Amino acid sequence: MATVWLHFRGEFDRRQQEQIVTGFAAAGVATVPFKDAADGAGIVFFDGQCRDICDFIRATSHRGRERVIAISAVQPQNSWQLLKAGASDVLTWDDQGNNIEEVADRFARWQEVDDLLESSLITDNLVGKSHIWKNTLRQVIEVARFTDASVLVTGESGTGKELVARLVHTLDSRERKRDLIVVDATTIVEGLCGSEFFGHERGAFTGASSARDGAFALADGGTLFLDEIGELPLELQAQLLRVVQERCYKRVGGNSWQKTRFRLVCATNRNLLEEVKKGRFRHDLYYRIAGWECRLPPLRERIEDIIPLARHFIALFDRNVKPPQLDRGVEEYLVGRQYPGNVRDLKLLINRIMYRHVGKGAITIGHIPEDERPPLGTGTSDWCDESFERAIHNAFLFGVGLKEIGRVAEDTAVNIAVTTEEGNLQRAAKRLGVTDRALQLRRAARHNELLQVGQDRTLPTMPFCQ
Ligand SMILES: Nc1ncnc2c1ncn2[C@@H]1O[C@H](COP(=O)(O)OP(=O)(O)OP(=O)(O)O)[C@@H](O)[C@H]1O
Repeated sequence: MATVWLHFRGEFDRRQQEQIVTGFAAAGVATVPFKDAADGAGIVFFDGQCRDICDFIRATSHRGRERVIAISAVQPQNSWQLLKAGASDVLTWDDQGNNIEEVADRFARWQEVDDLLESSLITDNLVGKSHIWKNTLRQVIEVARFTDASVLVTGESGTGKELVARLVHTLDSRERKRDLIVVDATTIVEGLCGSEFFGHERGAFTGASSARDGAFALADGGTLFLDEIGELPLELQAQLLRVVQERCYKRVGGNSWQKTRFRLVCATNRNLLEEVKKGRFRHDLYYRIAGWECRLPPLRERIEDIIPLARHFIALFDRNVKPPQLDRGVEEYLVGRQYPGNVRDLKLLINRIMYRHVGKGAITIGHIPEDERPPLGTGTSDWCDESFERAIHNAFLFGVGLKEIGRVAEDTAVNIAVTTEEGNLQRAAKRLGVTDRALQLRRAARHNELLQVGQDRTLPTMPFCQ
C-alpha cells in the first residue's frame, strides 16, 4: 500500500479533511500528515486563493518530497506557476471524490517506481544518490516498466547510456520477452550494413553462401539497442524508416515482407535535434525513435555521486576482499577533479589507483598515479593562477596600490564565501578560516565605510578583474 503525506492549506474543516483521508484509505493509499513525513510523494489541498502555495511547493520539492500533486478546491488561476514551482500535477477537486481513484493509481505507480529505484537491481548497478540522477532514473523506470515507448538515451560519452539501455530492456514488462540485441552504428561496415540490419537470402551477394538473420529478426520479441545512432549514414537512416515505423522489412535479396516486434532503444552523445537542423539526421527518423528522450547528466552536474561511484568501483575491483576505505585527502581530490570522460573516466582512475594499492589499509593520496596528481605552482600560493596575476597587473595599470589590492581581494573572498555558502555566515566564516564574530564585524565595518562614501551596500569585487 502506498503511503503519501497530506497537507491542507486554506479553509478545509475537519469533516472535509476526514472525508478525504477516508477516501484515499478506501482507494488503497495510506496518508500521514505532512509534518510527520520525512520525504516521499504527497498531496497539498488548497482553496485556490492561497497565495503562498507556490512557495510551499517550491520548498517542499527541494526537500526531497519531489512528487507533489496540488489539488485545488476551485479551478486555480496559477496552474502553470505551480508546475514550474515543482508540482507534478495540478487538479481541481471533485466534490464527489471521483478523482481519488485516479490520484491513488498514480501513487501506486510511483510507489512501484520508487521500490524499483531502491531495489538491488538499480542500487548495485546504476550508482548515484543525487536528486538529478534519481529523478532521471525514475523517468527511465516509469517509461520502461509501464509503456512500450521507443527510448532515446542522450548524454555525453561515459555517462551510462548503455547501462540505461540495458535497464530499459530488463524492466520491460512484456511477457515472454526475448533478448537484447546490440548494434553499434560506428562498427557497421559500409556495403554490409543492409545485411547487418535486415539479414540476407542465400546468394544475395558474393560471399552470401547461406541465408542469415539480421538485427531486426534477432530482436523479434526482445529489444533492439542501436548505440551511437547519431553516426548512422543518411542513406541507412532512410532504409530504417519503414521498419522502425511499421515493424516490417525485407531481407537483402528477398521479396517477402517479414514482421518483427521489438522495443527500440537508441543512444547517442550527439544533440540529434541540432543534427536534424544541420541536415545530418533525418527528422522523420528522429521523431520515430524519440518516443521518450532521456538525457543523462554529466558527472559535473552530480558531484555528490563521485564518492559513491568511486566506492562502487573500488568494491568491483576485487570482489573477494573487503574494499579499502578512502582517505579524506583522496576524497577531496576525487571531488575536485574534472572528468571529461564522465563515469568511465572515474572508473579508469579508480582502477589505476587500485593497481598501486597493496594490503588492507586506506587508499591515500600516495596511491594516485603521478600523472594524475594536481599540478603545483612554484611558489607557496599554489592557488594563484594566471587570472589572479593578470588582475594584479590590471591593478597596477589602474594605478592601484598594495593597500587597495589587499582590501579588494579580501572583499572578493568574503563575497565568494558568503555566496558559495548561500548566505550562511557561520559556514562562510569557516571557509574563510576566521571566527563568526570576526566575519560579522568585518562586514559591518565595510558596510559603514561604504555608506560613508555613499556607495552601494553590496561589497564590490575586484574592479580590476577583467
Ligand atoms: N551510474 C553508474 N553506476 C555504475 N557504473 C556506471 C554508471 N554510469 C556509468 N557507469 C560505468 O561507466 C562506464 C561507461 O558507461 P556506459 O558505457 O554505459 O556509458 P556511455 O554513455 O554509453 O558511453 P559512450 O557514449 O562512450 O558509449 C561503464 O563501465 C559503466 O559500467
